[in-house]
Amino acid sequence: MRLALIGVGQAGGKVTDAFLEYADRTDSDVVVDALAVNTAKADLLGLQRVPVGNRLLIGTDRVKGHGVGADNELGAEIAQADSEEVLDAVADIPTHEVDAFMLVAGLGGGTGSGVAPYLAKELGRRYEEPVYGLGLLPAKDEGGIYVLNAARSFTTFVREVDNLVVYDNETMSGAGDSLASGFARANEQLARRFGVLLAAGETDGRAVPEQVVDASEIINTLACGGVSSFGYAASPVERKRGFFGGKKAADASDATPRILSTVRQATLGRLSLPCEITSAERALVVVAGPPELLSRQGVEKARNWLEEATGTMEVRGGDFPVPDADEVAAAVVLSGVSDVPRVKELQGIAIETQQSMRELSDRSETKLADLLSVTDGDLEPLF
Ligand SMILES: Nc1nc2c(ncn2[C@@H]2O[C@H](COP(=O)(O)OP(=O)(O)OP(=O)(O)O)[C@@H](O)[C@H]2O)c(=O)[nH]1
Repeated sequence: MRLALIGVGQAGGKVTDAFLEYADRTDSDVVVDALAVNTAKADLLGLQRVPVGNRLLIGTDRVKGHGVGADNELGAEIAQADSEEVLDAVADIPTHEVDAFMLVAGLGGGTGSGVAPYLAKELGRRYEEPVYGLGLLPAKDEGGIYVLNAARSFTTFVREVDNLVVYDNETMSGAGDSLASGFARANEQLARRFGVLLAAGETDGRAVPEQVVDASEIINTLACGGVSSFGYAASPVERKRGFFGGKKAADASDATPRILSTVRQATLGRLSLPCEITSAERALVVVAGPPELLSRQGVEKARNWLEEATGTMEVRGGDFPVPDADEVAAAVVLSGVSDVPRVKELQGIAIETQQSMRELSDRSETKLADLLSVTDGDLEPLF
Protein backbone atom coordinates (compact mmCIF):
# COMPACT_ATOMS: atom_id res chain seq x y z
CA MET A 1 0.00 0.00 0.00
CA ARG A 2 1.36 3.39 -0.97
CA LEU A 3 0.63 6.39 1.22
CA ALA A 4 0.62 10.15 1.09
CA LEU A 5 1.73 10.97 4.63
CA ILE A 6 0.90 14.21 6.39
CA GLY A 7 2.51 14.72 9.77
CA VAL A 8 0.80 17.44 11.81
CA GLY A 9 2.36 19.08 14.85
CA GLN A 10 5.65 18.10 16.44
CA ALA A 11 4.89 14.44 17.09
CA GLY A 12 3.24 14.03 13.68
CA GLY A 13 6.32 15.47 11.97
CA LYS A 14 8.72 13.26 13.91
CA VAL A 15 6.75 10.10 13.19
CA THR A 16 6.60 11.07 9.50
CA ASP A 17 10.38 11.50 9.58
CA ALA A 18 10.69 8.01 11.09
CA PHE A 19 8.52 6.53 8.30
CA LEU A 20 10.74 8.17 5.69
CA GLU A 21 13.85 6.90 7.42
CA TYR A 22 12.42 3.36 7.47
CA ALA A 23 11.44 3.57 3.79
CA ASP A 24 14.95 4.73 2.86
CA ARG A 25 16.63 2.07 4.95
CA THR A 26 14.56 -0.77 3.52
CA ASP A 27 14.51 0.66 0.01
CA SER A 28 10.73 0.58 -0.02
CA ASP A 29 8.44 2.97 -1.84
CA VAL A 30 5.45 2.82 0.52
CA VAL A 31 5.57 6.58 1.06
CA VAL A 32 4.77 8.36 -2.21
CA ASP A 33 5.20 11.78 -0.66
CA ALA A 34 5.24 13.32 2.81
CA LEU A 35 4.30 16.73 4.18
CA ALA A 36 4.87 18.20 7.62
CA VAL A 37 2.43 20.84 8.87
CA ASN A 38 3.05 22.91 11.99
CA THR A 39 2.40 26.23 13.70
CA ALA A 40 5.86 26.13 15.27
CA LYS A 41 8.83 27.00 13.06
CA ALA A 42 11.36 25.36 15.37
CA ASP A 43 9.60 21.99 15.12
CA LEU A 44 9.76 22.09 11.33
CA LEU A 45 13.44 23.03 11.41
CA GLY A 46 14.13 20.03 13.65
CA LEU A 47 12.96 17.51 11.06
CA GLN A 48 15.54 15.42 9.23
CA ARG A 49 13.81 13.65 6.36
CA VAL A 50 10.75 15.57 5.24
CA PRO A 51 11.98 17.66 2.28
CA VAL A 52 12.33 21.34 3.21
CA GLY A 53 9.85 22.35 0.50
CA ASN A 54 7.24 20.04 2.04
CA ARG A 55 7.35 21.67 5.49
CA LEU A 56 4.41 24.01 5.87
CA LEU A 57 4.21 26.66 8.57
CA ILE A 58 0.62 27.76 9.15
CA GLY A 59 -1.04 30.27 11.47
CA THR A 60 1.85 32.76 11.33
CA ASP A 61 -0.49 35.76 11.56
CA ARG A 62 -1.93 34.37 14.83
CA VAL A 63 1.01 32.73 16.59
CA LYS A 64 4.07 34.09 14.73
CA GLY A 65 5.61 30.66 14.25
CA HIS A 66 5.67 29.86 17.99
CA GLY A 67 3.10 27.03 18.17
CA VAL A 68 -0.29 27.11 19.85
CA GLY A 69 0.89 26.12 23.34
CA ALA A 70 -1.37 23.07 23.70
CA ASP A 71 -4.49 25.08 22.82
CA ASN A 72 -6.22 22.78 20.35
CA GLU A 73 -9.19 25.09 19.86
CA LEU A 74 -6.72 27.63 18.49
CA GLY A 75 -5.19 24.81 16.42
CA ALA A 76 -8.59 24.05 14.91
CA GLU A 77 -9.23 27.75 14.19
CA ILE A 78 -5.90 28.06 12.42
CA ALA A 79 -6.68 24.93 10.39
CA GLN A 80 -9.93 26.46 9.22
CA ALA A 81 -8.22 29.70 8.24
CA ASP A 82 -5.11 28.23 6.59
CA SER A 83 -6.11 24.79 5.30
CA GLU A 84 -6.04 25.97 1.64
CA GLU A 85 -2.29 26.32 1.90
CA VAL A 86 -1.98 22.69 2.95
CA LEU A 87 -4.50 21.47 0.41
CA ASP A 88 -2.58 23.27 -2.35
CA ALA A 89 0.53 21.34 -1.33
CA VAL A 90 -1.46 18.07 -1.28
CA ALA A 91 -2.64 18.86 -4.82
CA ASP A 92 1.01 18.63 -5.95
CA ILE A 93 1.27 15.01 -4.70
CA PRO A 94 0.83 12.51 -7.56
CA THR A 95 -2.41 11.10 -6.11
CA HIS A 96 -2.77 8.58 -8.96
CA GLU A 97 0.11 6.71 -7.27
CA VAL A 98 -1.46 6.96 -3.80
CA ASP A 99 -3.72 4.27 -2.26
CA ALA A 100 -4.60 6.31 0.83
CA PHE A 101 -3.81 9.42 2.82
CA MET A 102 -2.59 9.11 6.36
CA LEU A 103 -2.59 12.01 8.83
CA VAL A 104 -0.30 11.51 11.81
CA ALA A 105 -0.72 13.59 14.98
CA GLY A 106 -0.08 13.60 18.70
CA LEU A 107 -3.57 14.14 20.14
CA GLY A 108 -2.38 15.64 23.45
CA GLY A 109 -0.86 18.87 22.07
CA GLY A 110 -2.54 21.78 20.33
CA THR A 111 -1.45 21.78 16.69
CA GLY A 112 -1.71 18.12 15.67
CA SER A 113 -4.73 17.60 17.85
CA GLY A 114 -6.60 20.64 16.49
CA VAL A 115 -5.42 20.73 12.87
CA ALA A 116 -5.39 17.03 11.84
CA PRO A 117 -9.16 16.40 12.23
CA TYR A 118 -9.96 19.47 10.13
CA LEU A 119 -7.53 18.43 7.38
CA ALA A 120 -9.08 14.94 7.43
CA LYS A 121 -12.47 16.45 6.80
CA GLU A 122 -11.22 18.56 3.87
CA LEU A 123 -9.25 15.68 2.30
CA GLY A 124 -12.29 13.41 2.62
CA ARG A 125 -14.37 15.96 0.74
CA ARG A 126 -11.88 16.37 -2.10
CA TYR A 127 -10.37 12.93 -2.71
CA GLU A 128 -11.69 9.46 -3.48
CA GLU A 129 -8.82 7.74 -1.67
CA PRO A 130 -9.46 6.80 1.96
CA VAL A 131 -8.16 9.12 4.63
CA TYR A 132 -6.72 7.40 7.70
CA GLY A 133 -5.53 8.88 10.95
CA LEU A 134 -2.65 7.70 13.09
CA GLY A 135 -3.36 9.25 16.48
CA LEU A 136 -0.91 9.19 19.39
CA LEU A 137 -2.51 9.23 22.83
CA PRO A 138 -0.68 10.94 25.71
CA ALA A 139 0.80 8.78 28.46
CA LYS A 140 -1.04 8.78 31.79
CA ASP A 141 1.45 11.02 33.60
CA GLU A 142 1.36 13.83 31.02
CA GLY A 143 -1.26 15.87 32.86
CA GLY A 144 -4.89 16.93 32.57
CA ILE A 145 -4.64 19.41 29.70
CA TYR A 146 -3.03 16.79 27.42
CA VAL A 147 -5.70 14.26 28.32
CA LEU A 148 -8.49 16.79 27.75
CA ASN A 149 -7.01 17.75 24.37
CA ALA A 150 -6.68 14.10 23.40
CA ALA A 151 -10.23 13.18 24.40
CA ARG A 152 -11.72 16.09 22.43
CA SER A 153 -9.52 15.54 19.39
CA PHE A 154 -10.11 11.76 19.44
CA THR A 155 -13.89 12.20 19.20
CA THR A 156 -13.54 14.64 16.30
CA PHE A 157 -10.77 12.78 14.47
CA VAL A 158 -12.64 9.43 14.52
CA ARG A 159 -15.63 11.12 12.94
CA GLU A 160 -13.60 12.67 10.11
CA VAL A 161 -11.33 9.79 9.04
CA ASP A 162 -12.12 6.47 7.41
CA ASN A 163 -10.33 4.74 10.26
CA LEU A 164 -8.30 5.99 13.21
CA VAL A 165 -5.36 3.79 14.07
CA VAL A 166 -4.29 4.55 17.61
CA TYR A 167 -0.94 4.29 19.34
CA ASP A 168 -1.07 4.87 23.08
CA ASN A 169 2.16 6.43 24.39
CA GLU A 170 1.41 4.63 27.65
CA THR A 171 2.47 1.40 25.92
CA MET A 172 5.92 2.81 25.14
CA SER A 173 8.57 0.53 26.59
CA GLY A 174 11.87 1.58 28.14
CA ALA A 175 11.22 3.00 31.59
CA GLY A 176 14.78 4.30 32.04
CA ASP A 177 14.84 6.24 28.76
CA SER A 178 14.98 10.00 28.48
CA LEU A 179 11.80 11.41 26.92
CA ALA A 180 13.57 12.17 23.63
CA SER A 181 15.17 8.75 23.25
CA GLY A 182 11.93 7.06 24.35
CA PHE A 183 10.01 8.90 21.62
CA ALA A 184 12.71 8.26 19.03
CA ARG A 185 12.54 4.54 19.75
CA ALA A 186 8.75 4.49 19.78
CA ASN A 187 8.66 6.32 16.44
CA GLU A 188 11.17 3.93 14.91
CA GLN A 189 9.11 0.95 16.12
CA LEU A 190 5.91 2.49 14.79
CA ALA A 191 7.51 2.99 11.36
CA ARG A 192 8.89 -0.57 11.30
CA ARG A 193 5.58 -2.13 12.31
CA PHE A 194 3.58 -0.15 9.82
CA GLY A 195 6.30 -0.68 7.24
CA VAL A 196 5.85 -4.48 7.34
CA LEU A 197 2.14 -4.09 6.82
CA LEU A 198 2.36 -1.54 4.03
CA ALA A 199 5.26 -3.12 2.17
CA ALA A 200 3.73 -6.62 2.17
CA GLY A 201 1.84 -6.06 -1.08
CA GLU A 202 4.53 -3.96 -2.76
CA THR A 203 6.77 -6.83 -3.79
CA ASP A 204 9.84 -5.92 -5.84
CA GLY A 205 9.87 -9.34 -7.51
CA ARG A 206 12.81 -10.69 -5.48
CA ALA A 207 10.47 -13.00 -3.56
CA VAL A 208 6.81 -13.42 -4.37
CA PRO A 209 4.32 -14.01 -1.54
CA GLU A 210 2.07 -17.10 -1.53
CA GLN A 211 -0.86 -15.00 -0.34
CA VAL A 212 -0.39 -11.34 -1.14
CA VAL A 213 -1.69 -8.70 1.25
CA ASP A 214 -2.15 -5.86 -1.15
CA ALA A 215 -3.63 -2.40 -0.67
CA SER A 216 -7.20 -3.62 -1.16
CA GLU A 217 -6.87 -6.11 1.74
CA ILE A 218 -5.76 -3.30 4.04
CA ILE A 219 -8.45 -0.93 2.74
CA ASN A 220 -11.16 -3.57 3.24
CA THR A 221 -9.95 -4.32 6.75
CA LEU A 222 -10.10 -0.65 7.67
CA ALA A 223 -13.35 -0.02 5.77
CA CYS A 224 -15.51 -0.81 8.81
CA GLY A 225 -14.34 2.54 10.20
CA GLY A 226 -13.96 3.47 13.84
CA VAL A 227 -10.82 2.77 15.80
CA SER A 228 -8.02 0.29 15.16
CA SER A 229 -5.31 -1.16 17.31
CA PHE A 230 -2.30 -3.05 16.04
CA GLY A 231 0.12 -5.57 17.41
CA TYR A 232 3.55 -6.79 16.44
CA ALA A 233 5.90 -9.53 17.50
CA ALA A 234 9.10 -10.99 16.10
CA SER A 235 10.95 -14.21 16.69
CA PRO A 236 14.69 -14.24 15.86
CA VAL A 237 15.94 -16.81 13.38
CA GLU A 238 19.28 -18.51 13.88
CA ARG A 239 21.24 -18.87 10.68
CA LYS A 240 24.64 -20.24 9.91
CA ARG A 241 27.02 -18.53 7.52
CA GLY A 242 27.93 -20.37 4.32
CA PHE A 243 31.46 -20.93 3.04
CA PHE A 244 31.57 -17.54 1.28
CA GLY A 245 30.05 -15.67 4.22
CA GLY A 246 26.48 -15.61 2.83
CA LYS A 247 23.55 -16.60 5.02
CA LYS A 248 22.46 -20.23 4.81
CA ALA A 249 18.77 -21.11 4.55
CA ALA A 250 17.11 -21.22 7.97
CA ASP A 251 15.95 -24.48 9.55
CA ALA A 252 12.30 -24.77 8.49
CA SER A 253 11.33 -27.72 10.67
CA ASP A 254 9.42 -25.58 13.18
CA ALA A 255 8.05 -23.03 10.66
CA THR A 256 4.34 -23.62 11.38
CA PRO A 257 4.44 -23.48 15.22
CA ARG A 258 6.79 -20.50 15.04
CA ILE A 259 4.33 -18.54 12.88
CA LEU A 260 1.44 -19.45 15.12
CA SER A 261 3.20 -18.44 18.32
CA THR A 262 4.45 -15.16 16.79
CA VAL A 263 0.93 -14.22 15.65
CA ARG A 264 -0.48 -15.10 19.09
CA GLN A 265 2.17 -12.97 20.73
CA ALA A 266 1.43 -10.02 18.40
CA THR A 267 -2.29 -10.24 19.23
CA LEU A 268 -2.19 -11.03 22.92
CA GLY A 269 0.93 -9.06 23.83
CA ARG A 270 1.21 -5.31 23.97
CA LEU A 271 -1.22 -3.84 21.43
CA SER A 272 -0.75 -0.24 20.26
CA LEU A 273 -4.09 0.44 21.95
CA PRO A 274 -4.91 -2.18 24.57
CA CYS A 275 -8.45 -3.45 23.95
CA GLU A 276 -10.75 -6.42 24.24
CA ILE A 277 -9.86 -8.31 21.06
CA THR A 278 -13.30 -9.90 20.75
CA SER A 279 -14.71 -6.41 20.15
CA ALA A 280 -12.87 -6.16 16.79
CA GLU A 281 -15.02 -6.11 13.69
CA ARG A 282 -12.28 -7.14 11.25
CA ALA A 283 -8.68 -8.25 11.43
CA LEU A 284 -5.60 -8.52 9.26
CA VAL A 285 -2.39 -10.46 9.76
CA VAL A 286 0.87 -10.28 7.84
CA VAL A 287 3.67 -12.73 8.51
CA ALA A 288 7.07 -11.56 7.27
CA GLY A 289 10.37 -13.39 7.23
CA PRO A 290 12.72 -15.59 5.22
CA PRO A 291 10.67 -17.31 2.48
CA GLU A 292 11.68 -20.81 3.64
CA LEU A 293 10.04 -20.12 7.01
CA LEU A 294 6.73 -18.79 5.70
CA SER A 295 4.82 -22.06 5.53
CA ARG A 296 1.43 -21.77 3.90
CA GLN A 297 0.01 -24.02 6.60
CA GLY A 298 1.45 -21.76 9.31
CA VAL A 299 -0.14 -18.63 7.83
CA GLU A 300 -3.48 -20.40 7.42
CA LYS A 301 -3.43 -21.76 10.96
CA ALA A 302 -2.55 -18.33 12.28
CA ARG A 303 -5.46 -16.81 10.40
CA ASN A 304 -7.83 -19.46 11.73
CA TRP A 305 -6.56 -18.88 15.24
CA LEU A 306 -7.15 -15.12 14.85
CA GLU A 307 -10.67 -15.81 13.62
CA GLU A 308 -11.38 -17.90 16.72
CA ALA A 309 -9.68 -15.54 19.17
CA THR A 310 -11.46 -12.43 17.91
CA GLY A 311 -14.72 -14.13 17.00
CA THR A 312 -14.82 -12.30 13.67
CA MET A 313 -15.21 -14.00 10.31
CA GLU A 314 -13.49 -11.19 8.45
CA VAL A 315 -9.85 -12.02 8.96
CA ARG A 316 -7.58 -11.28 6.03
CA GLY A 317 -3.96 -12.22 5.86
CA GLY A 318 -0.93 -13.33 3.99
CA ASP A 319 2.84 -13.51 3.91
CA PHE A 320 5.66 -11.14 3.09
CA PRO A 321 8.85 -12.97 2.12
CA VAL A 322 12.02 -11.05 2.98
CA PRO A 323 15.09 -12.99 1.81
CA ASP A 324 17.96 -12.86 4.35
CA ALA A 325 15.68 -11.61 7.16
CA ASP A 326 16.90 -12.50 10.64
CA GLU A 327 13.46 -12.86 12.17
CA VAL A 328 9.93 -13.98 11.55
CA ALA A 329 7.63 -11.07 12.33
CA ALA A 330 3.86 -10.81 12.60
CA ALA A 331 1.86 -7.60 12.26
CA VAL A 332 -1.79 -7.77 13.28
CA VAL A 333 -4.46 -5.10 12.81
CA LEU A 334 -7.67 -5.23 14.84
CA SER A 335 -10.10 -2.92 13.11
CA GLY A 336 -13.28 -1.38 14.49
CA VAL A 337 -12.53 -2.20 18.13
CA SER A 338 -15.20 -0.95 20.52
CA ASP A 339 -14.26 -2.25 23.96
CA VAL A 340 -11.33 0.00 24.85
CA PRO A 341 -11.04 0.76 28.59
CA ARG A 342 -8.21 3.24 27.99
CA VAL A 343 -10.49 5.50 25.94
CA LYS A 344 -13.14 5.42 28.67
CA GLU A 345 -10.46 6.26 31.25
CA LEU A 346 -9.20 9.13 29.10
CA GLN A 347 -12.72 10.52 28.72
CA GLY A 348 -13.32 10.29 32.49
CA ILE A 349 -10.13 12.22 33.29
CA ALA A 350 -10.94 14.74 30.54
CA ILE A 351 -14.40 15.47 32.00
CA GLU A 352 -12.90 15.94 35.48
CA THR A 353 -10.18 18.20 34.09
CA GLN A 354 -12.71 20.28 32.18
CA GLN A 355 -14.83 20.69 35.30
CA SER A 356 -11.94 21.68 37.55
CA MET A 357 -10.63 24.13 34.93
CA ARG A 358 -14.05 25.84 34.85
CA GLU A 359 -14.31 25.93 38.63
CA LEU A 360 -10.80 27.29 38.93
CA SER A 361 -11.47 29.99 36.37
CA ASP A 362 -14.69 31.04 38.18
CA ARG A 363 -12.85 31.05 41.51
CA SER A 364 -9.96 33.10 40.08
CA GLU A 365 -12.37 35.75 38.84
CA THR A 366 -13.95 36.02 42.29
CA LYS A 367 -10.55 36.07 43.96
CA LEU A 368 -9.31 38.82 41.65
CA ALA A 369 -12.44 40.86 42.35
CA ASP A 370 -11.77 40.37 46.10
CA LEU A 371 -8.17 41.39 45.71
CA LEU A 372 -9.04 44.56 43.83
CA SER A 373 -11.88 45.63 46.05
CA VAL A 374 -10.89 48.38 48.48
CA THR A 375 -12.81 48.45 51.75
CA ASP A 376 -11.62 51.72 53.33
CA GLY A 377 -12.10 54.39 50.75
CA ASP A 378 -12.15 54.65 47.02
CA LEU A 379 -9.44 54.13 44.38
CA GLU A 380 -10.16 55.57 40.97
CA PRO A 381 -8.69 53.69 37.99
CA LEU A 382 -6.62 55.85 35.64
CA PHE A 383 -8.92 55.41 32.66
N1 LIG B 1 4.86 8.73 19.99
C1 LIG B 1 5.27 10.01 20.10
N2 LIG B 1 4.55 10.89 20.80
C2 LIG B 1 5.01 12.15 20.89
C3 LIG B 1 6.23 12.57 20.31
N3 LIG B 1 6.42 13.89 20.60
C4 LIG B 1 5.36 14.27 21.33
N4 LIG B 1 4.51 13.23 21.52
C5 LIG B 1 3.22 13.26 22.20
O1 LIG B 1 2.43 14.24 21.54
C6 LIG B 1 1.72 15.05 22.46
C7 LIG B 1 2.12 16.48 22.27
O2 LIG B 1 1.91 16.79 20.94
P1 LIG B 1 2.95 17.63 20.09
O3 LIG B 1 2.98 17.03 18.75
O4 LIG B 1 4.25 17.80 20.81
O5 LIG B 1 2.24 19.03 20.08
P2 LIG B 1 1.83 19.89 18.82
O6 LIG B 1 0.80 19.17 18.06
O7 LIG B 1 3.07 20.26 18.09
O8 LIG B 1 1.12 21.15 19.45
P3 LIG B 1 1.70 22.45 20.21
O9 LIG B 1 3.09 22.11 20.67
O10 LIG B 1 0.75 22.65 21.33
O11 LIG B 1 1.68 23.55 19.21
C8 LIG B 1 2.07 14.55 23.82
O12 LIG B 1 0.98 13.77 24.26
C9 LIG B 1 3.30 13.68 23.64
O13 LIG B 1 3.28 12.55 24.44
C10 LIG B 1 6.97 11.60 19.55
O14 LIG B 1 8.03 11.87 18.98
N5 LIG B 1 6.43 10.34 19.49
